[in-house]
Amino acid sequence: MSQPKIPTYILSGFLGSGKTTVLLKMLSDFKSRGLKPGIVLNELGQVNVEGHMFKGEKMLEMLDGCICCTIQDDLREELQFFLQEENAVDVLLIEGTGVANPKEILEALTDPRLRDGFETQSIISLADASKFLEYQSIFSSSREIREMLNEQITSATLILLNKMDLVNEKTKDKIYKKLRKQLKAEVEILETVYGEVELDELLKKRMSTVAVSLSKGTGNAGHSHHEHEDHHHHEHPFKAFKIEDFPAVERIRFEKWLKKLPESVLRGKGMVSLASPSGLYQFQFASKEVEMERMEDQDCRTCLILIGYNMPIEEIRVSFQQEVLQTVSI
Ligand SMILES: Nc1nc2c(ncn2[C@@H]2O[C@H](COP(=O)(O)OP(=O)(O)OP(=O)(O)O)[C@@H](O)[C@H]2O)c(=O)[nH]1
Repeated sequence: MSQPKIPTYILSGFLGSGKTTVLLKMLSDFKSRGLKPGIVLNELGQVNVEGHMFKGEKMLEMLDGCICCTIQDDLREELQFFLQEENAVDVLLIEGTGVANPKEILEALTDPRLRDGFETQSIISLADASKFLEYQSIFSSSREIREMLNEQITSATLILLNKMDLVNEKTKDKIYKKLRKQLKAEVEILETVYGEVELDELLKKRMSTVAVSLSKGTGNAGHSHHEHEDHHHHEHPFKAFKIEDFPAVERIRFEKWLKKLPESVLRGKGMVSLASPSGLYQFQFASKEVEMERMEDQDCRTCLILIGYNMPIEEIRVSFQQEVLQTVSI
């Protein structure tokens, strides 16, 4: 008898919108229901600074995963892992990078070799309410980015409008107007703070309602092989760069530096050693906010990853040396 298909959910959304926050919450909700989840994480940059959050999970990491065809091929290979009996899971969550087009992931899942193993239930897209309007205007001149942002929204079967704690009613109204123009009427929008939402809402099978729009015109999730080839030929405009193995920093100085980074820096994350209170902390920088959490494992290397669009990398590196480390060279 053939195995039942693994219900699969794709978590999409731009850099820092809250995908990992939702993923972690879903994992803990699954566990309290006695379900065994599997996860696939894509990261930009060669280190996954968040790996320690998923200790003990059946997890596949795809680092430096900048979307497109390479990630699709890798994903196809990696997904075979969950089809082996010893790695069986009850449900699978796939988190794309913040610059991934969820259709690319969907397409990998419809590969004939995987179609019998996985059944995509929903594409859940996070939108950062505090940055939604700003991003639309910052990126208005780049067709490629505009299209990617648009795809993240229009291919969703459910939108989580997250970070609602950071916006007022007026902004909210403007976002709704834009979203409603982009979305099909049946696509639900749920407002969230720290991705708080009933698990049952997330688990609803919503895929069939948008199946038509996803396969529009091409019969393969809206993406032709010709388009794939194109992707290989030009570099993606988003870049990640990292600084590693730096000494302890002053928390206030470091936070101040992060907050005044150029607008082209869209996201930061990593591990820093603080001078006081001393110890190794994980930090997140998104929507101009900084969060720090002391790490259980105090034995990691320090690492700072910045992700952005046309970032003045050298200028940033020098300002890190001068303003945070207060040295001349790292
Ligand atoms: N104020 C506020 N912060 C939030 C909310 N949701 C998430 N965050 C914070 O935003 C930051 C980014 O959240 P993540 O869940 O890591 O976002 P992501 O989409 O996985 O980010 P990428 O790794 O860039 O793809 C973290 O510091 C979160 O704690 C929210 O509703 N309100």
